[in-house]
Amino acid sequence: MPRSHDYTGLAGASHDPVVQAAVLLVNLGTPDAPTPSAVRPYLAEFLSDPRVIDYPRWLWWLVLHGVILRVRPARSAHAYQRIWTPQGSPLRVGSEALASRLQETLSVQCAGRVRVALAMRYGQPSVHQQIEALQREGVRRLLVLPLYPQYSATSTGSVIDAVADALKALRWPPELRVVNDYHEDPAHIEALAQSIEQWWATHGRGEKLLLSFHGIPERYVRAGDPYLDQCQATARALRERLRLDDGQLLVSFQSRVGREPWLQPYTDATVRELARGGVRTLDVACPGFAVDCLETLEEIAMQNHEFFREAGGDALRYIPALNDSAAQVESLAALVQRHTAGWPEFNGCTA
Ligand SMILES: C=CC1=C(C)c2cc3[nH]c(cc4nc(cc5[nH]c(cc1n2)c(C)c5CCC(=O)O)C(CCC(=O)O)=C4C)c(C)c3C=C
Ligand SMILES: [Fe+2]
Ligand SMILES: [Fe+2]
Repeated sequence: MPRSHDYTGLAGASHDPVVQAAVLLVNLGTPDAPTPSAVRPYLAEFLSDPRVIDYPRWLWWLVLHGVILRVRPARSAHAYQRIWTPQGSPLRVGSEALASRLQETLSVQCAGRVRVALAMRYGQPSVHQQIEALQREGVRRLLVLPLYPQYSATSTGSVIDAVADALKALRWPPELRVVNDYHEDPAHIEALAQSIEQWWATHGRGEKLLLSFHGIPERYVRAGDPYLDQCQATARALRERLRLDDGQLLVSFQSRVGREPWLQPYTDATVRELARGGVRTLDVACPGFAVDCLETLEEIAMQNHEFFREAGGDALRYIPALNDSAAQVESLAALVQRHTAGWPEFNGCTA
């Protein structure tokens, strides 16, 4: 009989491997080089995802291929060139560093029984490749941890799609858990608060603190995406922990693409308004980004710094993401341990 499906399995391999658990960190992904020809396939994959842009496929295909992919790759490549490092894209370098430090920490805490791997939602290594690689190593329990503290269908939801697609191809999928969000996790809030306080201890305190989150279309929130609520909850928790009022700690949304309204207030309008209103030093943190990337290093620390100065401000000071700091590694390790409760590989792990 011809077979209608070809599932990936471990034919011939022992079905009694050293049972292992794995944590798969997933970040957005980034181009392989800061050039239009490398940015184009990255944007094509990203912007073809219906979770990100939900217009009717035929209409969007015409706009994407007819207009956007002719114009945007050159513009984005120019932005990537401003932040590219000798090791590559900051998002990739930072995510790899975080994964390897989390591996070190969990290896110590769990006596070497847990694997940490990193996948990119768009580009390489893909979620599919990494899940197959883990399965070849004998991993039978998988915790997926998208590096997005706040859930959005456009980010976390899309990672869940990719995981589901990858598992569908397997003959014997592993046991699965997924972290939906960690926007109010106390250790995460404490790590953010301490990094802001430490930054202030070194550089002094600006007149106001702005928290800038990546935006999404307003329409998605009206349709039930909890992202706005979760951003506001993160901001509220930080405001309380840092003992600030809502005149001292403000929230805005950045990185708008296209013409429809996105979540407001917009970050660029907000920094200009603050400068025009007499604020001279403004501190900006981006708690929605686990690792620094184009959107923080170029859009905030460079572009919005320029907007702030053009409108009369002196300095917009970007407070770096948690990246591979000990505080972020420890808080994610604790999160992993909570979400794997009952899995034998995690029995007896230390804190
Ligand atoms: C067009 C729609 C977009 C939605 C919706 C969106 C949501 C969203 N994005 C992030 C995190 C990141 N986005 C990054 C870059 C980026 N985002 C969009 C578009 C949307 N994002 C584009 C087109 C780009 C590429 C750069 C550009 O051309 O402007 C990045 C940085 C990637 C890097 O390589 O450094 C991150 C991270 C979240 C969390 C989110 C929803 C909440
Ligand atoms: Fe984005
Ligand atoms: Fe941007």
